[in-house]
Amino acid sequence: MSVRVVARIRPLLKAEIERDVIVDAARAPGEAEDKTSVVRIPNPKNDSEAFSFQFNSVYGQEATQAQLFDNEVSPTVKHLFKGYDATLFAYGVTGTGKTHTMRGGKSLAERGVIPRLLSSIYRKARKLEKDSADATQVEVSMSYQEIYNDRVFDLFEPPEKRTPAGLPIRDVGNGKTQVVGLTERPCSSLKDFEQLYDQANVNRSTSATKLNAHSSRSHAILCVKITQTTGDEVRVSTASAIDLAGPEDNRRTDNKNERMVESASINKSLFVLAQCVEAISRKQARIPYRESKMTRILSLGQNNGFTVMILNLAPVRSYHLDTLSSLNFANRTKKIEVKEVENLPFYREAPGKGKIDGEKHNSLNAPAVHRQPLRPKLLSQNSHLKDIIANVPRPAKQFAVFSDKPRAGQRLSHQPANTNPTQHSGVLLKSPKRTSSEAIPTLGRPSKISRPNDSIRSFQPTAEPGMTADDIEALIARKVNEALAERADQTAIAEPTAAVPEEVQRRLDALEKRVEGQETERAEGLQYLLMAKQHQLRSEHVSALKMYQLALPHFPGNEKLVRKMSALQDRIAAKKAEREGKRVSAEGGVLLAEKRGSVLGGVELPVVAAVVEMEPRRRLVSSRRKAVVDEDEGYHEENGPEDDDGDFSPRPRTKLRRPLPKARSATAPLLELAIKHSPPPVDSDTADNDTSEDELATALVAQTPRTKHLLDIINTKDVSQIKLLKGVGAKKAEAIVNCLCDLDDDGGGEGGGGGRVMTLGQLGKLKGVGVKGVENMRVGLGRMVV
Ligand SMILES: Nc1ncnc2c1ncn2[C@@H]1O[C@H](COP(=O)(O)OP(=O)(O)OP(=O)(O)O)[C@@H](O)[C@H]1O
Repeated sequence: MSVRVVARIRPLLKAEIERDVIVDAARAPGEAEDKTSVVRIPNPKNDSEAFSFQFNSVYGQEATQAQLFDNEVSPTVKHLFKGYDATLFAYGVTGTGKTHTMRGGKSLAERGVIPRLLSSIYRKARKLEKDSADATQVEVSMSYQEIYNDRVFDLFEPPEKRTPAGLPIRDVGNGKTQVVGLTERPCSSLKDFEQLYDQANVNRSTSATKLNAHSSRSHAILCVKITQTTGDEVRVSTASAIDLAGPEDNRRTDNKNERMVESASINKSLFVLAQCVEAISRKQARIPYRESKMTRILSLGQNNGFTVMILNLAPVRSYHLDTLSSLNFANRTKKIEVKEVENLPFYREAPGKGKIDGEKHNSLNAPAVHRQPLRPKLLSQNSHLKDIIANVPRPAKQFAVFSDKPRAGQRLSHQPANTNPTQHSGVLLKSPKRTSSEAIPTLGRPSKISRPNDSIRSFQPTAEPGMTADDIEALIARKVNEALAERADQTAIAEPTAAVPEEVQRRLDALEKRVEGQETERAEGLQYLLMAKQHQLRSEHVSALKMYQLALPHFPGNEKLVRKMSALQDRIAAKKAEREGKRVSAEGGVLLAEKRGSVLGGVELPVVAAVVEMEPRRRLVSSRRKAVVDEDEGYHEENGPEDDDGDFSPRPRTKLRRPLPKARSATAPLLELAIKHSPPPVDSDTADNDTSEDELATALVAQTPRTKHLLDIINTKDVSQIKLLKGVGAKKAEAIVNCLCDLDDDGGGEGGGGGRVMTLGQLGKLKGVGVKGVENMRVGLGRMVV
């Protein structure tokens, strides 16, 4: 089944006027009176000619949220409960109504597709439970993520708690991906859902642009998992609803700075999406879905079940070219074939089988089993057709050109004669006389619609004399692609590249895969490490340990990592023992030391096992104490860059490299994180009261000689010493001392009686210092002291 594409033209906004309306919904010849499936838009170069694009349905300005949902989305609910997945996504230029369509307003009438879908799901679930006298139970859970500046964030996490690098994406085979660490929340009622959804939407990145006061700056992906359990049989299906950020023409948005960066990222990912769709519809071997996180996560090329794309359009002239480009994109999308594959139920008790299937269904990020790559309709319909294709002339674009004065009776001469009477989807506009059976939408590009010859003006006024309709269409497609490419700040690919010999392409793909594989492996591992580090800085030791565990497979045999985990484990155990000890001693005076052994035995056994596997226990024990001291060094301290590249690299390095004095070292991002997450500088006298014991311990043990030396110099508050540090100078030194004195003066928890910095993070937080400053000072000291 092909992707179902429906277009929706939004009503005029306050600032827009009727006179500027250029896009409207029209009926295809022979279409029922209450249905429209054609978008009409004038030729930008000649208003008296119109392009017509046909989709599965087209909704005009007056269409309500309820109509759109009832006709287009509601039918998918029953498929969901039969075990199929459903994917709905909104595509359109910024300000055309994607968020309005997907999320909608607060009032009942204004509610968008997503809340309506959930409402239907709950209703159906209750009915199913009731009809089965509770023999079937339905559970609903959801995850919600946004892709912002090509980084993935969990929308259930408030922005201040997010890891700046975002969540890592892991390939789980067959082109599918999983977002690691994405939370999945159960929501047992519509009320639960609304609460979670509203809260999460507050966390979504939106900003005002010239074209939209509440412009979404990210792609938002909501996954709703439905689990039906009847006895031992469990059936899982997933509905994904995606509100894409809209492509932006920054000449029109007036975007500056941050908005420009966002915009570039939005445009780039949409450009990749368009290239993927183009590649799929052109049956190209290489689909560049790995070039953006959005296309990776959408598993473009791997979708199954039902896919509905809602194409949002603005009706007015100011969007003219953008609208044409969206229409072209949608035109290609509708030719993509999606396999309807049912998610088979699995059985809880069947050993092995249940587990495997359960795992497959486990993640919302990789919900589907048996996913089949999207492919052009042609190849998936019938392999015999391959033979036919060779004889089919180059297919035409799937839109038509109408003039104001159509005359009936004649048809395009280039319309392919080869027809397939069984295929109707994507049937093109036809003249009233033509029957649907004459269309051949499955043979490569769909045929041009049949229409009166006189009505086609072949764009003569704007095109080279003698150009055929085919040439003109190619020209338009090229122009639109060029505009897109320009906007995405890319130089490439407005035209398909020249055919590469198959063998060369195969080798290129293999090479690309190899490089990507290595890069992804390593980047993923490093991301886990970063997250571990951040958790550690926040004293979230259990989470830090989990992240190290996830990192371990990426750096097999890395002793330092193992030591870190071991140290962390000790710390967790000690903390637990301490808590238990306190509690027990309060109850009956049992000694902490006696208790500790048993606690240690019970904590995080898997990690101990992993550690033991990797190095002899004896060495491990003897190294643990040292490991506690080493714990934070890897990223901030002495061997920071080497640690990043060497210790945790899949390829062990023998030589340690010193950071280049001028270049930004590899520790910079880590310092950035450290500074971002470090507590404010504290008064040493009151530190015990103000920071947790763990935090303090971390701050203290994290000091290598170089860091200690640096902090000692800073804490002297002696301008003459501080100014000698690299990149400081007298003025900055004075500012630093002033900051420290301010801490003194603040008194209480914030300072008083000796404001000091105890970590590099705190130093970086001092006014005017920053990541770069700390880095400079460190590097300078590295050369002086070590
Ligand atoms: N069908 C509609 N009925 C009424 N108002 C609409 C409709 N569609 C869009 N709007 C209004 O148009 C404006 C822009 O819509 P919206 O924010 O949904 O656009 P968008 O495509 O999501 O933009 P962006 O990509 O910038 O987030 C909003 O004020 C919205 O209320």
